[in-house]
Amino acid sequence: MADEGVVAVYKNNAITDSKKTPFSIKVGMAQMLRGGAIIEVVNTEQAKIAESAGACSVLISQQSPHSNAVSRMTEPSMIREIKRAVSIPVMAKARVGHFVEAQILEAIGVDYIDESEVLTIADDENFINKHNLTTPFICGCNNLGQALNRIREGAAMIRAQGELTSGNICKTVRNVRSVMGSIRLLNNMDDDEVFAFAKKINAPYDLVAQTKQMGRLPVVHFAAGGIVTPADAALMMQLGCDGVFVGSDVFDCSDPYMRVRGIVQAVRHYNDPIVLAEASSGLEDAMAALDLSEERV
Ligand SMILES: O=C(CO)[C@H](O)[C@H](O)COP(=O)(O)O
Repeated sequence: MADEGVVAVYKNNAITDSKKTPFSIKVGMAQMLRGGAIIEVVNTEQAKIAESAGACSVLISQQSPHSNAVSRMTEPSMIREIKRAVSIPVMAKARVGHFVEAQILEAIGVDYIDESEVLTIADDENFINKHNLTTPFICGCNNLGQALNRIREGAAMIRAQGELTSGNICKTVRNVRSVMGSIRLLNNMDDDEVFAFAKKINAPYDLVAQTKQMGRLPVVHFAAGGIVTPADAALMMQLGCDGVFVGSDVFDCSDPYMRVRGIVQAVRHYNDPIVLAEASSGLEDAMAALDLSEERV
């Protein structure tokens, strides 16, 4: 399943963390999640359901007591408890720029760290220098420039992030299309035009050139935000993503196992409308009432 091309490019490019895990290894670890659904969970019970329904990983999230409270890294004992309960990889979130939260998550032994703009931002100028840690990082983006800047800082996986907890995928589609559209533009460019394009999107030239050479982002590229049905998941895959993140609202229904299972099947068989019809059947529970006027930041 691993795309050897991606790892090989990194070996040749010598982008390594000299004292830590080589970047190529982190990129390879993220590759193992390709073609999968990562399910956000807030407790052990949800993590077990996600695992039994075929999720490739769980992303631990904290239920905030107030909607406008500062949201931080999940409390370590909850992370340890979930790690003991499941055998699939466990991800946890650190605040943007909060490298100490990342150090703590690494000490606990999480498999991947999500530097999450979904939490309250800790440093509004600097992202974590992810090369200083051994654990592979995931970062969000809205466009190609942001994606390549995060990769330069050491992100081994990119998540095109849309709107949160709304069940509305419009912003996610927009951001995925923005990344894919820029890559298509780049593919059609003359090599001489790449310098000006890199400047225009404010991204490192070498990574822009590498993206052109590979015809895709140089790391695994997932979609996140508002993905709640098998059809949503298959849409992201047909748009070119390598997998999806699904929020914990997926558990707000009478049969969360069936819903997660349907999404997992849809990610695996995204080009097969017969399987997609089967995966979508029997999920009659509407998700929690949606208020499109309320956008969580
Ligand atoms: O925090 C996340 C990724 O870092 C969420 O898992 C992801 O954005 C899912 O969002 P939603 O709740 O809209 O499905």
